[in-house]
Amino acid sequence: SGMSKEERILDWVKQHAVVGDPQSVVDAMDVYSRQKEWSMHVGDIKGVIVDKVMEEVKPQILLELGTYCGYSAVRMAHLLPPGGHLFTIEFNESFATIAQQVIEVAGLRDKISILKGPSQEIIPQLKKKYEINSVDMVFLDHWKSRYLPDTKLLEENGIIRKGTVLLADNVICPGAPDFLEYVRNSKRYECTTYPVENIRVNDALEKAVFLG
Ligand SMILES: O=c1[nH]cnc2c(O)cc(-c3ccc(F)cc3)cc12
Ligand SMILES: [Mg+2]
Repeated sequence: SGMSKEERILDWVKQHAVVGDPQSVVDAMDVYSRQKEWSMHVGDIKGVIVDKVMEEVKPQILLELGTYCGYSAVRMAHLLPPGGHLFTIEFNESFATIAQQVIEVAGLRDKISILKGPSQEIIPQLKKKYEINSVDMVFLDHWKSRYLPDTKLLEENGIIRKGTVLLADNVICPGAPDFLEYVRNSKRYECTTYPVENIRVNDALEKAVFLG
C-alpha cells in the first residue's frame, strides 16, 4: 500500500504548480524528477528539442503514444496553435488517471484528450471513433517495442499523411533499433537525429517526416 510514485508526482504538482499555468506544472515535474525521484518524463533537456519541433510544425492535430503522468502532453499542448488538439494514448489505467489530474492542474483539459487502452487497438479506431482524419505530428514515447508496429499501423490506417512529422523519444536508450532501421532506410521518410548527452544516459530523439 502507500502512494505510488506517480501519485507522489501528482501530489508534488498540486503543491508546487500554479493552477492554470502549464509552465509551472512542467517546472514542478522537472524539479521533482531531479531532486526527489527520477521519472521517465522526456524532461527539460530533451524537452527543448520537443519545443523546437512543435514551433516548426505548429500541429493542429497532435497524437502522442505514451502519456505517463502527462508531462509531455502539458509541455506540447501549451505550445499548440489556436484550435489545436492533442490526443494521447495511454495503456496503463493508473497512469492515465494521474495524467488527467496533472492536465487539470495545468488548465489544459480542453486541449488534451487521453485515450485509454492499447495503442494497437486505438490507432485503428482513430478515424471513426475519434473523428480524426489525419494527424500533423506524432510523439512516440511508449513501449519501444511498439514504435515500429504502431508506425506501420499509422501508415496502414491512413492516420499519417505526406508531411506528417514523427518525433520519437528514446531511440538510443532504452532504444528502438528496429524502428530506427525502418525509418532511416525507408524512402518514405526523411530522418533527422537529435542526440542528447546528459548526466545520466546518452539518448537521442529521431524526427522522421513521412513523405507519403
Ligand atoms: O519506458 C519508457 N517509456 C517512455 N519513455 C522512457 C524514457 O524516456 C526513459 C526510460 C528509461 C531510460 C533509462 C533507464 F535506465 C530506464 C528507463 C524508459 C521509458
Ligand atoms: Mg521517453
